[in-house]
Amino acid sequence: MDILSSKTNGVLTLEFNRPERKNAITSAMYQSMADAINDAEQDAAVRAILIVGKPEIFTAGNDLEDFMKTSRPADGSGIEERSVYKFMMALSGSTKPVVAAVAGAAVGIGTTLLMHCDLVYAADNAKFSMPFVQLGLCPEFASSILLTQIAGYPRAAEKLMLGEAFLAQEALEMGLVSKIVPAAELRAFAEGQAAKLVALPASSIRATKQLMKAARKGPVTEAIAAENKFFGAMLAAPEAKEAFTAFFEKRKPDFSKFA
Ligand SMILES: C/C=C/C(=O)SCCNC(=O)CCNC(=O)[C@H](O)C(C)(C)COP(=O)(O)OP(=O)(O)OC[C@H]1O[C@@H](n2cnc3c(N)ncnc32)[C@H](O)[C@@H]1OP(=O)(O)O
Repeated sequence: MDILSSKTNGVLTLEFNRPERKNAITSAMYQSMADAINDAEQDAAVRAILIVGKPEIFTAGNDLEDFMKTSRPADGSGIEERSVYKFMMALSGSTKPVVAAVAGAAVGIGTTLLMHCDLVYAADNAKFSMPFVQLGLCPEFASSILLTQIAGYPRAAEKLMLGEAFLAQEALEMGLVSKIVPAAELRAFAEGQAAKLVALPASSIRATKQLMKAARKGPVTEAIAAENKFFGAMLAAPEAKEAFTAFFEKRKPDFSKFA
C-alpha cells in the first residue's frame, strides 16, 4: 500500500508509504487520498485529518514516470477527471481541519499541498522546493497566488522561478509552516495537535475554517484553471521531456536548444 490510511480516535491519517521512490506520488496514490478525504467528509466520526510522510522524506512530488507516461490534452481540458485534481479539490475543499507533518524533502506538489492545509508542522530536517520551472513546467494548484500571498512577491518569485530548495527556518519565517519541531518528536507532536482539534467543538472549527478560507476560494479556483492551461501544454512540450529524461539518466538537463 503506497498510501497508508487509518481512522483512529477521530483522526483520518494519510501516510505516504513509498520510500523506495522517495514517496513520489502516482495517480493511484492521489486517487486513494482523494477517496479517503471524501469518505471522511461524510463521516462525522472524523474530526481532523493528518497527512504525514516518513522521517527522512515527506514526498518527492509527482511521480516523474507518471508524468512521462500520461498524455493529457495540451489545452489543459479534462482536468476534472485526473486523480491529482480530485485529491487537491478534496483537500482544499475539506471542511475538516487538516494537519500536515513534514520531515525531509517536500518537493513540488509536496510543498503546494501544504498551502491547502490548516496546521503545518516541519521537522528540523524539512526541506521544501517547487522546481516547476526546472522541470519545464509552471506552478500548479494555486501555488502561484498562495505562495505570493504567504511569502510576498519577491520571495515567492525566488522560490517559484529559481526553484531553489529552502529549509524549515526559512519556511517558518515566510509563513509556510506553523512551527518547527525536532524531527524525532514531529509525528507525536502533530498527532497531539490533531487530538486537540478532535476535542474542540466541530461546528466552531468548521465555521472558523470556512470564514478564514472564504476570501481566497474564488481566486484559488481561478488560479487553478489558469495554471492548468499552461501546465497541460508544458507537460507535453520538449522542455519537460528533456527534464524528466535527464532526471532518470541522472544528468543535468540541457535547455539550451529551446527558445
Ligand atoms: C503536479 C505536481 C508537480 C510536481 O510535483 S513537480 C515535482 C516532481 N518531483 C521532482 O522533480 C523531484 C525528483 N526527485 C528528486 O529530486 C530526488 O529524488 C530527491 C531530492 C527527492 C531525493 O534525492 P535522493 O535522496 O538522492 O534520492 P534519489 O536517488 O534521487 O531517488 C531514489 C529513487 O527514487 C526515484 N525517484 C525520486 N523522485 C522521484 C519522482 N518524483 N518520480 C519518480 N521516481 C522518483 C529515483 O529515480 C530513484 O530511483 P532509483 O533508485 O531507481 O535510481
